[in-house]
Parts: sequence; structure tokens; C-alpha cells
Amino acid sequence: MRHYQQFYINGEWVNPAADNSFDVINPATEEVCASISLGAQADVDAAVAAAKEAFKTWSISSKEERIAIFESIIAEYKNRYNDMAAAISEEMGAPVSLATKAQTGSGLGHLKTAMAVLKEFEFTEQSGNSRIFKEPIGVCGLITPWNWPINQITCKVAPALATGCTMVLKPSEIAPLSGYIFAEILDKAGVPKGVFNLVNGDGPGVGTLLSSHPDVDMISFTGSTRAGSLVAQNAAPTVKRVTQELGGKSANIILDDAGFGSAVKRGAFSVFNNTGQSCNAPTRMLVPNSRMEEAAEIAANAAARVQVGDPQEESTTMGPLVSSMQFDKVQNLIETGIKEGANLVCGGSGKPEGVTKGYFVKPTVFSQVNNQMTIAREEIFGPVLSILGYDTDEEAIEIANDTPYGLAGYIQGQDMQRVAHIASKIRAGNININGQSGDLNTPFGGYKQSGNGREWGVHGFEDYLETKAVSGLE
Ligand SMILES: NC(=O)c1ccc[n+]([C@@H]2O[C@H](COP(=O)([O-])OP(=O)(O)OC[C@H]3O[C@@H](n4cnc5c(N)ncnc54)[C@H](O)[C@@H]3O)[C@@H](O)[C@H]2O)c1
Repeated sequence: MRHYQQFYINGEWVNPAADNSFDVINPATEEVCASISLGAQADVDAAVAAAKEAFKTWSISSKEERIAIFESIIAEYKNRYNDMAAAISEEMGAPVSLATKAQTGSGLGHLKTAMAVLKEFEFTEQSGNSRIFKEPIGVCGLITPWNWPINQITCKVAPALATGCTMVLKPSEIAPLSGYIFAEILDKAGVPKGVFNLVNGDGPGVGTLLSSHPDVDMISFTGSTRAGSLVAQNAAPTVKRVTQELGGKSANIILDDAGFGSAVKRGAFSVFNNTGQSCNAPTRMLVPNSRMEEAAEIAANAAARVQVGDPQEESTTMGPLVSSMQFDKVQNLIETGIKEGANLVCGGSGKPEGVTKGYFVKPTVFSQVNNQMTIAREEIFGPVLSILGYDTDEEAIEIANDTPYGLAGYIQGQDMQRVAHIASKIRAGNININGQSGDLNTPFGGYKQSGNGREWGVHGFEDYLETKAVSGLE
């Protein structure tokens, strides 16, 4: 049992202003694994004040100074690598292999990438008689979700630090352990006091207080479209910048000339990965109508190979969902899929056979789904694949775009001219072709209701910078 009640404010671990404990549940056991505090106005005010004061010096710190801090953070992150992976597995149920390689690894990757970008980054440029300055925007409120917790935290904290911003982080209250360890890492690494602050809390509390705070200049939010919209509304009166990384319902178009078996299998495994809890999961698989049955069979075989079980076992490939709320939501959506007439190929509602504890669900495949069904429209955030049919490329593009979301798109096919044409027509921020995904320098973010920001690498710096033009300075 971890006791993570304190907040990290102005370079110190401090007690919360008021006693408001919150239990963190290990989703594999349903037992309390940690206790945190939910912050209040006084905690947020103290953290924002510390960040505001620290901005005076950190905003004018040299590139060399920031690079030295990054080197020190990266060294300490490596020291705590296994602690981080264990915390992620405990707080949100990722199998230890996934938590170690992909989840903890992505955090290290974003830190290294931001440091490399910083080394090359030009904060000034000349345009005619004007000098253009890129200046840090100020105090940033960083609000993150539970599904890829340290990935999300580092793809905000790293560019904020690199650009000279100061910040208050509020990780998800459902999975706050990795954020706590990350604060310990930054403390040990010698990040100057007040530059980075951590206040735990929930959305209606600390989330809203940060969004509406007059001394917070920018909010970077990752989470649901519902909460992202509330953040923007609460931020509007103070005209702060709000960048949003929100939900998705991404289409995976499998063309008739794709290596069909491997394409369907890869697509299905991508949905089951992280128990379906990835914003860019290819949850709507589009196949030629004539190959619907074949696709369903291949996807069912893929589902049968998923090892659902204890996240601590090396052989486990799928852990539980994060919470009882998420479990209920996924159950309801599976039942809705059946009621609305989708064909349940495998999986379905209820826990896997023999499982009594933990928020475990079955990898589930539906075929004969049409795009108006609830399971094709709502972000399920569980290991549920919907297979839809199409007859022409135009129809596939139309179905892919018929969603309020626009985070990612996937295309499988051999004719690159045809694939490139389809990629140009899909209204989404990231298109992956034939299983290729971008590296950590590739901008990540959505169109439409999937958000408006771009994270990762050099593109991720822009959200944290103001632009000043000084004319007459040559
Ligand atoms: N686009 C991306 O990059 C990306 C990445 C990961 C997750 N997501 C999305 O995140 C969602 C899953 O995460 P979640 O369930 O933690 O989302 P969530 O919206 O419930 O919570 C996300 C964060 O926002 C906070 N929050 C909730 N209500 C708030 C409010 N009114 N004001 C301010 N903060 C508030 C929460 O406490 C948490 O820290 C999914 O929709 C997923 O697609 C998007």
C-alpha cells in the first residue's frame, strides 16, 4: 500500500491544505493499492503561485542550462525505470511487459526526443526588418488521463520544460502513481523549485480550478472529448490557450490487394493492445463486403491467441480494464452491439471464464456492423473490434470520415498511389500505412472532435510558445 498523500509544490513535498483522501484501486485485484489526496483551491493557488514566480528565471534560462537538466532527468528516469513500470502496471493494469517496454519506454523516448529537439531549436528568426521571437507562454496546467499515463505526462512536461515554461501537473486520479514517481524523478534531478509542480485531484476539482485560474496561461489537456470541452469552456473567460488531445474512433481500411491475413490480424491485435484503451486504436475495421466472413474468422483467431490474465505474469498479453466504471461501460456497449443487430463473432459480455476478481473482459469481435450502430459511433475504450463492409474505395473513405472524431486512420494495401489518395482524403491527424507508425518526432494529434493540439517532437514545442515580432530589429 502506497501513501502518496503529499503534493510537490515549489520544490518541496507538502501536505494538502485540507484532508481529502482518495483510494487508488488496482484493477487486477480490485483492492486499494494506494491513497492520494484530492487537492483544493489553496493547493492549486500555491502551485500556480510557485510556477508564476519560477517563470521569471526559468523563462530566461539558457539552452545549455535546460539541456543539463534534461540530461539529469533522463539519468534519474533510467534509475527509476523499473519502479515506474511497476507503478503503471499496478495503477492501470497493463501487463508488465507492456508497462515496461511500451509505456515506460515511451516516457523515456519523449524526454530524449525533446532534449534532441531543444539542441537544434531556433528561438529567433529574421523576417525582413523584423526579428521573430519564440517565447515560452508562461504557467501551464497539464491535465492527463490514465490509459498511457507516463507517455501523456512526458509529452507535455518535456516540451514545457524545454521551451522555458513552468507548470502544474494534474495526473488522472485513477492512475496517479506514475505521476508521483515522475515528480520524485524531477526533484532528484534538480529541476529548479517552482518550475514543475504536482497537485493531485479530480476533474471537477483541481481540473476545473486549473482551467479557470487567471494565472495559468495555457492548458494542455488529454482525455475524453466530454471533459476537453468543459476545460475549454472553463478556460474561455481568461482567454488562455487550450490544446486538446481527445478521443477517437479510427478506421482501418483493408484494401482488396492487402496481404489480407496479416493485415486483419495486425488490426485486431492493435485493438486488443492495452485492453483497447488507446485513443488511436483502429476500432472500426473496414473490409470488402465479399471478404466479411474471412475477416471475421481471422480476427476471431487473433482474439483466441490473446492471453488475458494477471498483469504480473510475463505471458499475459491483456490485463484488465482500468476501473469498474470502465468495465460497466464496455459491458453495456457490447450488449448494445448485440441488441442493435451486429453479429457477435467471439467474446461478448461477462468476464472471461473462471475469472472472479478484477475488471477483466473478453477480447470481442463483431462483424456485419454498420456505421450507424452505437458500437461504430462511440469510443468504447475496451478490446472490442467492429468489422464493417464496403464495396468501393469512395464508400470506404466516406465511412472512415463519418464520425465526429479524427484522430487516426489506417490503410492496408499494396498500390501506393491508391493508398496515398485514400490517405489524402481521410480527415485525421495520423495515418498509418501497412502497420507503419511514426517515430516520436511525428506530430500526434487530432482533427475534428479529437482535438486541436499536436504533441511529440518539434511540433509539440509550438503549443508552449508565444510568437513576438519586433520590427526594426535587424
Ligand atoms: N488524443 C490523445 O492523445 C489521447 C491520448 C490518450 C487518451 N485520450 C482520451 O482520453 C480518454 C480516456 O481517459 P480518461 O477516462 O482519463 O478521460 P477523462 O476525460 O475522464 O479524464 C482525463 C483527465 O481529465 C480530468 N478531468 C475530468 N473532467 C475534467 C474537467 N471537467 N475539467 C478538467 N479536467 C477534467 C481527469 O481528472 C483526468 O485527469 C479517452 O477518451 C481517450 O481517447 C486521448
